[in-house]
Amino acid sequence: MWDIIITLLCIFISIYLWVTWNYDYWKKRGIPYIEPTFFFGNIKDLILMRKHLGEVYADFYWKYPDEPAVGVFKMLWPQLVLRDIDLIKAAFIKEFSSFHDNEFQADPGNDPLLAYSPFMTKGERWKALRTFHSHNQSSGKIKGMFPLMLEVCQDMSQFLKEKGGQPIETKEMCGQYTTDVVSSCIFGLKSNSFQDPDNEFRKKVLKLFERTWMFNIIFMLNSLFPIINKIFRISFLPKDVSKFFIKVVSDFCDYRIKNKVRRNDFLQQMLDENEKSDVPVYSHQDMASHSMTFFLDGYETSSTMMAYVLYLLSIHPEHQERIRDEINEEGVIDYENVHKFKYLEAVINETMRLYPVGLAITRVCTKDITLSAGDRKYPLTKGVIVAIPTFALHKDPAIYPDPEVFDPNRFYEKQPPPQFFPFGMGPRTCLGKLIISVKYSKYFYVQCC
Ligand code: HEM
Repeated sequence: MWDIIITLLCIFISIYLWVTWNYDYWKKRGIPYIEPTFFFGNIKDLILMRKHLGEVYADFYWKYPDEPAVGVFKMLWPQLVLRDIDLIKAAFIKEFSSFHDNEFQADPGNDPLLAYSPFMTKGERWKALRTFHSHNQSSGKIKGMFPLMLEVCQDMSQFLKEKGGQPIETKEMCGQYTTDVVSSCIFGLKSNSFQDPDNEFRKKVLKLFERTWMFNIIFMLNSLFPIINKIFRISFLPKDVSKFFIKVVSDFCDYRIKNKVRRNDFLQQMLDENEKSDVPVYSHQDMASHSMTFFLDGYETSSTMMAYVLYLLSIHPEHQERIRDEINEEGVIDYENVHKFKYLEAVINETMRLYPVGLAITRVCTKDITLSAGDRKYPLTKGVIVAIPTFALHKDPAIYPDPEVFDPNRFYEKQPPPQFFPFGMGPRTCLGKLIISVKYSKYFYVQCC
């Protein structure tokens, strides 16, 4: 009996010591921090789903309003939440070589599609993927795809006309629009989601983004203990969905090669590269994985942002009227004059301020470094995470007066304040930033207004 009690006691003490051994990390360095609770650290409300990520980081942000940064614990691991803009610039831009990785990663064996997303890769592999996508999303290449986007806009206009005055689930509509644009511009597939919302392709896209309890657990495990996902071969994306997309792209490649069909899309760019070389540069799986980056990183982000714009315009129709006036003044929007629609741009920026898709943005410290802000020094060791609390910064009244008010004039013909991070910050900023998201979404809004 005593043996069992002593063994259990030893196990509990070992677990306790393992969980708490690092809880003095910030104290030892003299950095203001928030006292962690056992096991949860400072993210209990997040784990128990009592608050969303943005709210949790807002709590951290307001704990020490006069400090440039605050130390917290994401369960057992120390994390520095940056408040001061110079400190943010130092970590995310100036000292990028010490903070070049994101927290998340996908194992190519378990998640062949996800492992090619720049967002999920680290080090040299990230650099190569980033260069590949930047090259393939040059302004000229996107311009070539613009007519394909317009075709989808016409389908959507038709859909809206047919709906007449009936209520529309806007998140679903934005998802249909994004599905059709991406499938047309990337794979050359007309997925026709407006006329046939239950088609197989659309169903698989929806499955790709299903947020189940299991997904949340896997996501959390991945950021906290990536080794567990690797050992137990746990994948983020359902295996049948990955297989489906790899097969779709493979079939398209075979069809185009066999029938000598060409199209002005992303897939064609890779097929052309293969043709130039004796040994194919990209396998079918590579092509499927590269193409999926547009869905994985661009689908939920763009369609959510679009849905919020429509929501805000519906409850503030005066701004919709102003966009209409601007359209009447500037005429038809096209690729060349898209930048002239300043009020529309201000509405989009104000929406992304109020509802940023990335509620907080993080980087992992990849080599020991000391950051400083005024007299404060922040000695950080490899593995510590730094975070921009985007949601909190976007609602700080010292930066954005009356932060809860929807006021596009904050951005109308003005440069945004430096604390505006809808697309992240530094060399890892969003790849779809200007060329895709804003430009095609602008056309979309014009159709709706
Ligand atoms: C309104 C739409 C979008 C928003 C608000 C958005 C937002 C973001 C944010 C906040 C990040 C993290 C940046 C950072 O860590 O500093 C990101 C990364 C990324 N986004 Fe977007 N995004 C949007 C659309 C797109 C689209 C359409 C694509 C398609 C190509 C895309 C591709 C990416 C990629 C590849 C990354 C990872 C970049 C890297 O780690 O190097 N995004 N996005």
